[in-house]
Amino acid sequence: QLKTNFYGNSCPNVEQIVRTVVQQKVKQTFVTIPATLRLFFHDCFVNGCDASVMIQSTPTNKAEKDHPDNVSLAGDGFDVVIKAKKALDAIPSCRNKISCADILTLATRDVVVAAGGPSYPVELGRFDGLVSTAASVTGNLPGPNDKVTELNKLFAKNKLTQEDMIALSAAHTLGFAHCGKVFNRIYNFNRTHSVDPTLNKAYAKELQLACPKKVDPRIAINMDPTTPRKFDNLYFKNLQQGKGLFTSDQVLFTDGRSRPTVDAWAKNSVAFNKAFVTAMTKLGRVGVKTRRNGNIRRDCGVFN
Ligand code: HEM
Ligand SMILES: [Ca+2]
Ligand SMILES: [Ca+2]
Repeated sequence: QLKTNFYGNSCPNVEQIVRTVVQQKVKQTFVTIPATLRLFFHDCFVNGCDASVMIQSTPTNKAEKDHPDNVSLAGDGFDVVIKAKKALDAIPSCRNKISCADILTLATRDVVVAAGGPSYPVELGRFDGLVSTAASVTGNLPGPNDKVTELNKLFAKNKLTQEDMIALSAAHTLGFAHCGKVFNRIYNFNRTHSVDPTLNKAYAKELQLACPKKVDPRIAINMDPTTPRKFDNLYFKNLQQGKGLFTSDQVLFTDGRSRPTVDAWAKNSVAFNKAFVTAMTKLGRVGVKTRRNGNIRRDCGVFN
Protein backbone atom coordinates (compact mmCIF):
# COMPACT_ATOMS: atom_id res chain seq x y z
CA GLN A 1 0.00 0.00 0.00
CA LEU A 2 1.70 3.17 -1.22
CA LYS A 3 1.46 6.34 0.85
CA THR A 4 3.18 9.70 0.79
CA ASN A 5 4.59 9.48 4.33
CA PHE A 6 5.67 5.84 4.18
CA TYR A 7 9.07 6.64 5.74
CA GLY A 8 7.66 9.25 8.16
CA ASN A 9 8.91 7.38 11.22
CA SER A 10 12.08 5.70 9.96
CA CYS A 11 13.50 8.47 7.77
CA PRO A 12 11.47 11.66 8.00
CA ASN A 13 13.92 13.69 5.89
CA VAL A 14 14.05 11.32 2.92
CA GLU A 15 12.48 13.80 0.50
CA GLN A 16 14.80 16.63 1.40
CA ILE A 17 17.90 14.44 1.21
CA VAL A 18 17.00 13.13 -2.24
CA ARG A 19 16.13 16.61 -3.46
CA THR A 20 19.45 18.07 -2.32
CA VAL A 21 21.40 15.37 -4.13
CA VAL A 22 19.32 15.80 -7.28
CA GLN A 23 19.77 19.56 -7.30
CA GLN A 24 23.51 19.27 -6.83
CA LYS A 25 23.84 16.72 -9.62
CA VAL A 26 21.62 18.73 -11.99
CA LYS A 27 23.90 21.71 -11.43
CA GLN A 28 26.83 19.59 -12.58
CA THR A 29 25.09 18.08 -15.59
CA PHE A 30 21.76 18.88 -17.20
CA VAL A 31 21.53 15.38 -18.69
CA THR A 32 20.58 14.16 -15.22
CA ILE A 33 17.09 15.52 -15.88
CA PRO A 34 16.06 13.62 -19.03
CA ALA A 35 18.14 10.61 -18.02
CA THR A 36 16.26 10.16 -14.73
CA LEU A 37 12.83 10.74 -16.23
CA ARG A 38 13.42 8.14 -18.93
CA LEU A 39 14.97 5.68 -16.47
CA PHE A 40 11.82 5.83 -14.34
CA PHE A 41 9.60 5.11 -17.36
CA HIS A 42 11.74 2.18 -18.51
CA ASP A 43 11.77 0.80 -14.98
CA CYS A 44 8.00 0.97 -14.46
CA PHE A 45 7.11 -0.56 -17.84
CA VAL A 46 9.24 -3.65 -17.26
CA ASN A 47 8.30 -5.61 -14.14
CA GLY A 48 6.80 -2.54 -12.52
CA CYS A 49 8.43 0.31 -10.61
CA ASP A 50 10.91 -1.87 -8.74
CA ALA A 51 14.36 -0.64 -9.82
CA SER A 52 14.79 -3.83 -11.86
CA VAL A 53 16.27 -1.61 -14.59
CA MET A 54 19.18 -0.70 -12.30
CA ILE A 55 20.48 -4.24 -11.82
CA GLN A 56 23.84 -4.94 -13.43
CA SER A 57 24.38 -8.01 -15.55
CA THR A 58 26.45 -10.88 -14.13
CA PRO A 59 28.17 -13.78 -15.91
CA THR A 60 25.00 -15.84 -15.34
CA ASN A 61 22.30 -13.17 -15.85
CA LYS A 62 21.89 -10.67 -18.66
CA ALA A 63 19.93 -7.88 -16.93
CA GLU A 64 17.36 -5.43 -18.31
CA LYS A 65 19.83 -2.60 -18.69
CA ASP A 66 21.71 -4.54 -21.36
CA HIS A 67 18.66 -5.00 -23.59
CA PRO A 68 18.99 -2.93 -26.81
CA ASP A 69 16.04 -0.72 -25.75
CA ASN A 70 17.89 0.22 -22.57
CA VAL A 71 21.51 0.60 -23.62
CA SER A 72 20.89 4.25 -24.55
CA LEU A 73 19.72 5.09 -21.02
CA ALA A 74 22.13 7.80 -19.94
CA GLY A 75 24.35 6.97 -16.97
CA ASP A 76 23.45 10.12 -15.06
CA GLY A 77 20.02 8.70 -14.19
CA PHE A 78 21.55 5.66 -12.51
CA ASP A 79 24.20 7.83 -10.92
CA VAL A 80 21.82 10.25 -9.23
CA VAL A 81 19.93 7.36 -7.60
CA ILE A 82 23.18 5.80 -6.40
CA LYS A 83 24.32 9.16 -4.99
CA ALA A 84 21.00 9.75 -3.21
CA LYS A 85 21.16 6.24 -1.76
CA LYS A 86 24.64 6.96 -0.46
CA ALA A 87 23.45 10.18 1.17
CA LEU A 88 20.54 8.32 2.79
CA ASP A 89 22.80 5.51 3.99
CA ALA A 90 24.94 8.06 5.81
CA ILE A 91 22.01 8.70 8.17
CA PRO A 92 21.70 5.82 10.67
CA SER A 93 17.88 5.74 10.79
CA CYS A 94 17.62 5.79 6.98
CA ARG A 95 20.39 3.29 6.27
CA ASN A 96 19.08 0.49 4.03
CA LYS A 97 15.50 1.52 4.76
CA ILE A 98 14.56 3.27 1.51
CA SER A 99 14.04 1.19 -1.62
CA CYS A 100 15.92 2.07 -4.78
CA ALA A 101 12.54 2.11 -6.52
CA ASP A 102 11.33 4.87 -4.17
CA ILE A 103 14.55 6.85 -4.53
CA LEU A 104 14.13 6.74 -8.31
CA THR A 105 10.49 7.85 -8.01
CA LEU A 106 11.44 10.81 -5.79
CA ALA A 107 14.39 11.77 -7.97
CA THR A 108 12.12 11.74 -11.01
CA ARG A 109 9.70 14.22 -9.41
CA ASP A 110 12.67 16.37 -8.43
CA VAL A 111 14.15 16.48 -11.94
CA VAL A 112 10.77 17.43 -13.40
CA VAL A 113 10.64 20.33 -10.95
CA ALA A 114 14.25 21.26 -11.71
CA ALA A 115 13.32 21.58 -15.39
CA GLY A 116 10.44 23.91 -14.59
CA GLY A 117 7.69 21.29 -14.52
CA PRO A 118 4.95 20.82 -11.93
CA SER A 119 5.65 19.53 -8.44
CA TYR A 120 3.47 16.81 -6.94
CA PRO A 121 3.27 14.54 -3.90
CA VAL A 122 5.11 11.23 -4.41
CA GLU A 123 3.59 8.02 -3.07
CA LEU A 124 6.18 5.77 -1.42
CA GLY A 125 6.50 2.22 -0.12
CA ARG A 126 7.69 0.31 -3.19
CA PHE A 127 10.04 -2.58 -2.60
CA ASP A 128 12.88 -3.49 -4.95
CA GLY A 129 12.39 -6.34 -7.42
CA LEU A 130 14.11 -9.68 -7.18
CA VAL A 131 14.47 -10.35 -10.91
CA SER A 132 15.88 -8.49 -13.90
CA THR A 133 16.36 -10.13 -17.26
CA ALA A 134 17.03 -8.62 -20.67
CA ALA A 135 14.46 -11.01 -22.14
CA SER A 136 11.66 -9.47 -20.05
CA VAL A 137 12.17 -6.10 -21.76
CA THR A 138 11.19 -7.37 -25.21
CA GLY A 139 7.78 -6.08 -26.27
CA ASN A 140 7.19 -4.00 -23.16
CA LEU A 141 8.68 -0.66 -24.24
CA PRO A 142 7.30 1.48 -27.07
CA GLY A 143 9.38 2.03 -30.20
CA PRO A 144 9.92 5.32 -32.04
CA ASN A 145 7.95 4.03 -35.03
CA ASP A 146 4.88 2.92 -33.07
CA LYS A 147 1.47 4.33 -33.98
CA VAL A 148 -1.40 5.30 -31.67
CA THR A 149 -3.00 1.84 -31.65
CA GLU A 150 0.23 0.17 -30.52
CA LEU A 151 1.00 2.91 -28.02
CA ASN A 152 -2.49 2.67 -26.51
CA LYS A 153 -2.16 -1.11 -26.22
CA LEU A 154 1.18 -0.96 -24.45
CA PHE A 155 0.05 1.75 -22.04
CA ALA A 156 -3.27 -0.01 -21.39
CA LYS A 157 -1.30 -3.07 -20.30
CA ASN A 158 -0.03 -0.83 -17.50
CA LYS A 159 -3.52 0.51 -16.68
CA LEU A 160 -2.76 3.82 -18.37
CA THR A 161 -5.29 5.54 -20.63
CA GLN A 162 -4.71 7.26 -23.97
CA GLU A 163 -4.70 10.58 -22.10
CA ASP A 164 -2.01 9.28 -19.75
CA MET A 165 -0.03 8.09 -22.76
CA ILE A 166 -0.21 11.51 -24.43
CA ALA A 167 0.69 13.35 -21.21
CA LEU A 168 3.66 11.07 -20.54
CA SER A 169 4.87 11.31 -24.14
CA ALA A 170 5.38 15.00 -23.44
CA ALA A 171 8.47 13.93 -21.47
CA HIS A 172 10.01 14.35 -24.93
CA THR A 173 9.88 18.07 -24.24
CA LEU A 174 13.30 17.39 -22.69
CA GLY A 175 16.46 15.60 -23.64
CA PHE A 176 18.21 13.92 -26.51
CA ALA A 177 17.86 11.23 -29.11
CA HIS A 178 20.35 9.59 -31.40
CA CYS A 179 20.41 10.15 -35.14
CA GLY A 180 20.01 6.43 -35.77
CA LYS A 181 16.44 6.67 -34.43
CA VAL A 182 15.28 9.17 -37.08
CA PHE A 183 17.16 8.19 -40.25
CA ASN A 184 14.11 6.32 -41.50
CA ARG A 185 12.00 9.51 -41.41
CA ILE A 186 14.46 11.74 -43.26
CA TYR A 187 16.01 9.40 -45.84
CA ASN A 188 14.29 6.76 -48.01
CA PHE A 189 11.04 7.06 -46.04
CA ASN A 190 8.96 5.05 -48.52
CA ARG A 191 8.38 4.50 -52.23
CA THR A 192 6.59 7.77 -52.82
CA HIS A 193 8.27 10.07 -50.28
CA SER A 194 11.96 10.25 -49.42
CA VAL A 195 11.04 12.31 -46.33
CA ASP A 196 8.12 11.54 -44.00
CA PRO A 197 5.38 13.90 -45.30
CA THR A 198 4.10 14.54 -41.77
CA LEU A 199 7.44 16.19 -40.94
CA ASN A 200 7.62 19.98 -41.12
CA LYS A 201 9.69 20.77 -44.24
CA ALA A 202 12.12 23.17 -42.55
CA TYR A 203 12.48 20.88 -39.55
CA ALA A 204 13.22 17.94 -41.86
CA LYS A 205 16.04 19.99 -43.43
CA GLU A 206 17.40 20.82 -39.97
CA LEU A 207 17.35 17.15 -39.06
CA GLN A 208 19.15 16.22 -42.27
CA LEU A 209 21.84 18.78 -41.45
CA ALA A 210 22.23 17.54 -37.89
CA CYS A 211 22.11 13.90 -39.01
CA PRO A 212 23.77 13.57 -42.42
CA LYS A 213 23.35 10.18 -44.09
CA LYS A 214 26.67 8.77 -43.03
CA VAL A 215 26.97 10.39 -39.63
CA ASP A 216 27.62 8.20 -36.64
CA PRO A 217 24.13 7.03 -35.57
CA ARG A 218 25.18 7.74 -32.01
CA ILE A 219 25.29 11.51 -32.57
CA ALA A 220 22.70 13.11 -30.28
CA ILE A 221 20.09 15.72 -31.19
CA ASN A 222 17.51 17.59 -29.13
CA MET A 223 14.08 16.02 -28.97
CA ASP A 224 12.34 19.38 -28.47
CA PRO A 225 13.83 21.70 -31.12
CA THR A 226 12.46 24.79 -29.33
CA THR A 227 13.01 24.44 -25.55
CA PRO A 228 15.08 21.27 -25.05
CA ARG A 229 16.01 22.13 -21.46
CA LYS A 230 12.62 23.21 -20.24
CA PHE A 231 9.70 21.09 -19.14
CA ASP A 232 6.80 22.82 -20.90
CA ASN A 233 3.90 22.22 -23.28
CA LEU A 234 5.92 23.28 -26.33
CA TYR A 235 5.98 19.57 -27.10
CA PHE A 236 2.34 19.85 -28.18
CA LYS A 237 2.81 23.11 -30.10
CA ASN A 238 5.69 21.44 -31.93
CA LEU A 239 3.45 18.52 -32.89
CA GLN A 240 0.91 20.94 -34.36
CA GLN A 241 3.68 22.24 -36.61
CA GLY A 242 4.94 18.83 -37.70
CA LYS A 243 7.94 19.04 -35.42
CA GLY A 244 7.56 15.79 -33.55
CA LEU A 245 10.89 13.98 -33.66
CA PHE A 246 9.66 10.41 -33.79
CA THR A 247 6.74 8.88 -35.62
CA SER A 248 5.43 7.96 -32.16
CA ASP A 249 5.37 11.67 -31.30
CA GLN A 250 3.93 12.99 -34.55
CA VAL A 251 1.10 10.42 -34.76
CA LEU A 252 -0.39 11.93 -31.61
CA PHE A 253 -1.30 14.90 -33.79
CA THR A 254 -1.98 13.16 -37.10
CA ASP A 255 -4.29 10.57 -35.56
CA GLY A 256 -7.81 11.93 -35.01
CA ARG A 257 -8.18 9.98 -31.78
CA SER A 258 -5.38 11.82 -29.99
CA ARG A 259 -5.34 15.15 -31.83
CA PRO A 260 -8.03 16.88 -29.71
CA THR A 261 -5.94 16.25 -26.59
CA VAL A 262 -2.79 17.55 -28.27
CA ASP A 263 -4.66 20.70 -29.33
CA ALA A 264 -6.11 21.19 -25.85
CA TRP A 265 -2.77 20.89 -24.09
CA ALA A 266 -0.97 23.05 -26.66
CA LYS A 267 -3.37 25.81 -25.61
CA ASN A 268 -3.53 25.10 -21.90
CA SER A 269 -0.36 24.32 -19.99
CA VAL A 270 -2.21 24.18 -16.67
CA ALA A 271 -4.43 21.38 -17.96
CA PHE A 272 -1.37 19.60 -19.37
CA ASN A 273 0.55 19.86 -16.09
CA LYS A 274 -2.44 18.44 -14.23
CA ALA A 275 -2.72 15.52 -16.64
CA PHE A 276 1.02 14.90 -16.42
CA VAL A 277 0.93 14.72 -12.61
CA THR A 278 -2.03 12.32 -12.73
CA ALA A 279 -0.27 10.12 -15.29
CA MET A 280 3.06 10.11 -13.43
CA THR A 281 1.30 9.13 -10.21
CA LYS A 282 -0.44 6.26 -12.02
CA LEU A 283 2.84 5.26 -13.68
CA GLY A 284 4.41 5.08 -10.22
CA ARG A 285 1.80 2.51 -9.15
CA VAL A 286 2.58 0.04 -11.91
CA GLY A 287 3.54 -3.43 -10.69
CA VAL A 288 4.60 -2.26 -7.24
CA LYS A 289 6.34 -4.93 -5.12
CA THR A 290 5.68 -5.56 -1.45
CA ARG A 291 7.91 -7.00 1.29
CA ARG A 292 6.61 -10.38 0.22
CA ASN A 293 7.89 -10.26 -3.35
CA GLY A 294 10.56 -7.59 -2.98
CA ASN A 295 13.17 -6.23 -0.59
CA ILE A 296 15.29 -3.17 0.14
CA ARG A 297 18.47 -3.44 -1.88
CA ARG A 298 21.73 -2.54 -0.17
CA ASP A 299 23.26 -1.74 -3.58
CA CYS A 300 20.81 -0.57 -6.25
CA GLY A 301 22.83 -2.35 -8.94
CA VAL A 302 23.08 -5.74 -7.24
CA PHE A 303 20.59 -8.15 -5.66
CA ASN A 304 21.15 -8.58 -1.89
C1 HEM B 1 5.17 6.98 -25.97
C2 HEM B 1 6.12 6.20 -26.41
C3 HEM B 1 7.59 6.50 -26.28
C4 HEM B 1 8.51 6.19 -27.22
C5 HEM B 1 8.27 5.47 -28.52
C6 HEM B 1 9.78 6.65 -26.73
C7 HEM B 1 10.98 6.51 -27.39
C8 HEM B 1 12.14 7.17 -27.07
C9 HEM B 1 13.34 7.12 -27.84
C10 HEM B 1 13.54 6.28 -29.09
C11 HEM B 1 14.23 7.96 -27.26
C12 HEM B 1 15.64 8.31 -27.76
C13 HEM B 1 16.62 7.31 -27.27
C14 HEM B 1 17.97 7.56 -27.90
O1 HEM B 1 18.06 7.75 -29.11
O2 HEM B 1 18.94 7.55 -27.15
C15 HEM B 1 13.60 8.53 -26.12
C16 HEM B 1 14.17 9.43 -25.27
C17 HEM B 1 13.57 9.90 -24.13
N1 HEM B 1 12.37 9.49 -23.62
FE1 HEM B 1 10.98 8.42 -24.58
N2 HEM B 1 9.60 7.26 -25.53
C18 HEM B 1 8.28 7.18 -25.21
C19 HEM B 1 7.70 7.62 -24.04
C20 HEM B 1 8.41 8.21 -23.01
C21 HEM B 1 7.88 8.44 -21.69
C22 HEM B 1 6.50 7.99 -21.22
C23 HEM B 1 8.86 9.05 -20.99
C24 HEM B 1 8.85 9.50 -19.55
C25 HEM B 1 7.77 9.74 -18.85
C26 HEM B 1 9.96 9.25 -21.89
C27 HEM B 1 11.11 9.95 -21.60
C28 HEM B 1 12.16 10.14 -22.46
C29 HEM B 1 13.23 11.08 -22.22
C30 HEM B 1 13.32 12.06 -21.06
C31 HEM B 1 14.14 10.90 -23.25
C32 HEM B 1 15.47 11.63 -23.43
C33 HEM B 1 16.55 10.83 -22.78
C34 HEM B 1 17.89 11.53 -22.65
O3 HEM B 1 18.03 12.70 -23.03
O4 HEM B 1 18.82 10.89 -22.12
N3 HEM B 1 9.67 8.70 -23.10
N4 HEM B 1 12.32 8.02 -26.02
CA1 LIG C 1 11.07 -2.48 -13.23
CA1 LIG D 1 10.61 21.77 -23.82
